[in-house]
Amino acid sequence: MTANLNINYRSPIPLGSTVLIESTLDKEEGKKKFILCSVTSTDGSRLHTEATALFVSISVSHLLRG
Ligand SMILES: CCCCCCCCCC(=O)SCCNC(=O)CCNC(=O)[C@H](O)C(C)(C)COP(=O)(O)OP(=O)(O)OC[C@H]1O[C@@H](n2cnc3c(N)ncnc32)[C@H](O)[C@@H]1OP(=O)(O)O
Repeated sequence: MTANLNINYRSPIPLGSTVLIESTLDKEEGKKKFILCSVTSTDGSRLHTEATALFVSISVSHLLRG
């Protein structure tokens, strides 16, 4: 489950562009997974977006609680 999501928009992405999205697991602490993500031009020369996210593992009962 997404607990936190931060997105920095560094340069616009023209409509119709093909982009490269890279996502990596930065670190894991128990139920918490810290993720890094970037969106660049396909040759990697232009950074469009950087993001960090924290995902927390949950049980099905957490979802059912609402
Ligand atoms: C370009 C890419 C675009 C991608 C778009 C993606 C869109 C995604 C849209 C969604 O994901 S929709 C889902 C949105 N998320 C929710 O609705 C989650 C609502 N929140 C919850 O359900 C709970 O708060 C959550 C499951 C996240 C945590 O509750 P828990 O009761 O399971 O955990 P708890 O509160 O005990 O926290 C567990 C650990 O996480 C930590 N934690 C929880 N929320 C945190 C937070 N926000 N920031 C930092 N740490 C956080 C907390 O401090 C703790 O750390 P420690 O274990 O070290 O003590």
